[in-house]
Amino acid sequence: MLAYTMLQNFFPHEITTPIKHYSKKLLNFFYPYITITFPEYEADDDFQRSSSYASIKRYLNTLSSAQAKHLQASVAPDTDAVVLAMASNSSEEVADVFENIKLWWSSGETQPSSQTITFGPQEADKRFFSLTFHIRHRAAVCDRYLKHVLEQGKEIAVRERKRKLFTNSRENEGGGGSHFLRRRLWSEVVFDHPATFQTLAMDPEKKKGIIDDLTNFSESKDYYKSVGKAWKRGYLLYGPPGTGKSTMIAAMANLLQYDVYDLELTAVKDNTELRRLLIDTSSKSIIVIEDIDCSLVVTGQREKKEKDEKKEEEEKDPMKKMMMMGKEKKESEVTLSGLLNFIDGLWSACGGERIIVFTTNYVEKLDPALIRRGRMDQHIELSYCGYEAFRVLAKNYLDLEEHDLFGRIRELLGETKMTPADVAENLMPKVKGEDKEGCLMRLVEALVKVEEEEKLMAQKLAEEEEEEEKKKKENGVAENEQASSSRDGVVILNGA
Ligand SMILES: Nc1ncnc2c1ncn2[C@@H]1O[C@H](COP(=O)(O)OP(=O)(O)OP(=O)(O)O)[C@@H](O)[C@H]1O
Repeated sequence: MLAYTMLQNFFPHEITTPIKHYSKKLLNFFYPYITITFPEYEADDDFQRSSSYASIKRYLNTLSSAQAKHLQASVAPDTDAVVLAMASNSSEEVADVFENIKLWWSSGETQPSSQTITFGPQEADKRFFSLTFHIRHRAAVCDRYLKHVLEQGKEIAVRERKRKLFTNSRENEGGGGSHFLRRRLWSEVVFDHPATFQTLAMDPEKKKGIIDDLTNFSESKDYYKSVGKAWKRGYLLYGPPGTGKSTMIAAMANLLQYDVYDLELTAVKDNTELRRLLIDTSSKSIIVIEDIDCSLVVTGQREKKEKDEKKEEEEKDPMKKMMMMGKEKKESEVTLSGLLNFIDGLWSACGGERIIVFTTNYVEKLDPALIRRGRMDQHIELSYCGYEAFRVLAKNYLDLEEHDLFGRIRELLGETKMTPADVAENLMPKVKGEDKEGCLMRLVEALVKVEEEEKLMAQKLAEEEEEEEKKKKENGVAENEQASSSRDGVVILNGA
């Protein structure tokens, strides 16, 4: 230090510069390492936690729990998991290897200064991570390693967080009174649905196709970018009630680790609010509109016309008009074009990595524009329980893979229409300890009953058709007779 001060004060610049240069080289020769520091708070904002610090912390947790001797334990927010991290004042190092480059991480705390008055977090709270590596790896570390650490840290955050289920509703409109507060558009709860593709009962080939499609989507960020397409995908799930549409959405969310936004379209005031709701969703999410056929004017012009006619009729009657006035105000003004914009307008591209799912029991009611390919990329039909789907349910509910009754059940399932929900209900033990055969027998009996009902129904339909046919014939004969009698009449008249 003395030599350095003397050098600065007593020697001219022409001499000090080369001396400094060579002494630096000498220092590098004995200590050829670089250290980068990552503080917990942004350099220019004492209140703003640095997102890179958080990502590094997550990335280092695995290394620290395997290597460090001094660890700090905490419970991650939103989860019950205990997280072990490197103790910040232990001056311990954990090593990492990347592309055969060895690097060392350590953590530290800035010591508080007794003379400084701080308004942000106390200096003692100012923690940091330090990364040390050989000078010759500078480019590799700065260009690739740091990017790798930050990306991995973010991925761990997504994997570890508790996923949320968001819902919108009209009640959110109040926003807690003050108009200065930003109105909350979505209410949230922790999403904890146990459904997975493994427990979803459907044809295995079809299931594999859907899983591949979803996985491929979630890994195709670069592909979507290269073809200039927004990173989103639409799925239309259709089929009778109880065939597993909602269950499949939960399985999708669990597979991809996405949040779910359950959009109640009838509670959305207008297209502007719909757009705001969309902007307020995060990436890595599934936006669901269930029973879309019941939601809107998405059923095409036919229903709109019917509605207009009804409205006209009601307006003629003053009593009905008064009753409708209060009701009308609450009716959603979202239009089909607003919804189309929601799916593939400019705003829909913001954020990226989103899946939009529509479910319906009546696919034929939907406006073709809404479900054309490109908007709803995959149309998935969920149907009545087949034998393969039954095997999944038998495994789920009874832990059975084979049984003598399976043959009979296969036969009956081929002849009847029973939803997976009904099959599951029959398979579920009704009293604790009920034997598996008893549950299978209950299903057989239920299937036989459905088969009989279906036969009766078919018979009734056939009889009705026969009756109709008979009536038509009788009417035809009567009309013919009438026509011929009127022709006779003409002949007579002509004759006259
Ligand atoms: N394919 C399936 N695989 C596993 N379980 C199913 C399946 N289908 C239905 N279930 C069971 O039946 C219940 C109802 O199913 P779900 O709500 O998914 O049907 P849905 O098609 O969405 O019905 P809706 O059209 O009435 O909303 C679920 O809780 C689930 O346990």
